[in-house]
Amino acid sequence: MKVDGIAYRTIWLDEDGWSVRIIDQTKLPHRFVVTRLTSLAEAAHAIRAMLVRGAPLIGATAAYGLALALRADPSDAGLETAAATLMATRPTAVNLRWGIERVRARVQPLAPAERAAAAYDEAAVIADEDAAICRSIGEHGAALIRAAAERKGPGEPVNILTHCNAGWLATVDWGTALAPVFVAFEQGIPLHVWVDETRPRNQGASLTAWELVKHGVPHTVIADNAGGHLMQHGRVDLCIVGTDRTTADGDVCNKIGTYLKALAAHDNGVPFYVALPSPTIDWRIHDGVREIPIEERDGREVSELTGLTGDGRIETIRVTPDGSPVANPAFDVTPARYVTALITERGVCAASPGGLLALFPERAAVGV
Ligand SMILES: CSC[C@@H](O)[C@@H](O)C(=O)COP(=O)(O)O
Repeated sequence: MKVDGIAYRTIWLDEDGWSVRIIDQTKLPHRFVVTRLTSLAEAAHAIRAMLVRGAPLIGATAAYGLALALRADPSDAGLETAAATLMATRPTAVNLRWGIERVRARVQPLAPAERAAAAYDEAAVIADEDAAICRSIGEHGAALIRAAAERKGPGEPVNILTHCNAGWLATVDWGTALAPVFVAFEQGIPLHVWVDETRPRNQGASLTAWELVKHGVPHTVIADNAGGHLMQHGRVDLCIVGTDRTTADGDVCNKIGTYLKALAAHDNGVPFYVALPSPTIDWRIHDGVREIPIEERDGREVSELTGLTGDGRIETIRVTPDGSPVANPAFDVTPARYVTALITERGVCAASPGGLLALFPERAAVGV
């Protein structure tokens, strides 16, 4: 997608042919900083400290991280250490494991001298595939927005609520939940996005809002707690969110607070869609609440806030009293029963084993 007229992806190979460029998302929306990853340690840090974040981008960064690692040590031991290091960065998004396993499967049979080149190649394929998958999610999701527009008066915008950042910054390009918004906007469908601020890290207020500003998409940032009220008053036509891990039964795990939005949507008869690339499906598990590991992050993300001061400095301040303990679970699970449908690269399906298998029949052959 474009930033001030220049097309960017969130991750790409540097002109030197080996180091990896990323947009440092911890600096947005106030500074647009492109940084360089040159080692396994830097790639692992970028994922853990959330310079890159969002399930699909975590997977692509892990793939490039393995390539950087194999450039330094292509031995079997080097491969295993690198895979374990990357795997330990963040526990919830299943794309991390998927990206690592995909590169590992490609390079393991090769002689050590051939591994790094093959890993770079596989990482590039993963990145290209993700961009294509997300564009396709955009097409399928835009059809749902168009259908909602047809139910409204002429020129009346479709009001879409989203949570966290599931835009192009969370993927290699286009996004998951925001891809339908970008495609529908491109198609001239009148729309407006309610952007949940998404405490504690404010991915909505800082990243989603930034993307929408850059693309001229009408939107309004709201406090996380406002969504239910807006739904009760008919001011939300549909919700679209992303997911970090989707079970074979259609439960979805996404940024903390997603579940409460799904409950409010259910109570108010507002369709609640979840957009996902198929690598986000964990076909091995069924019950999201019991089986998905939820990342617990540093409490300072809750007790502190970072932002721009009036005189242009970026500062962090504390909002809790000294001595208050804080808890920071980073994700929650929305059971499939609250999900109206899943939007995938192959089309829209019910959030159920049958719905998913109808779109991904090859999974039935391997027993899911
Ligand atoms: C591609 S979108 C799906 C999710 O990755 C997104 O909604 C999300 O929860 C990201 O969480 P984050 O903690 O910012 O990595």
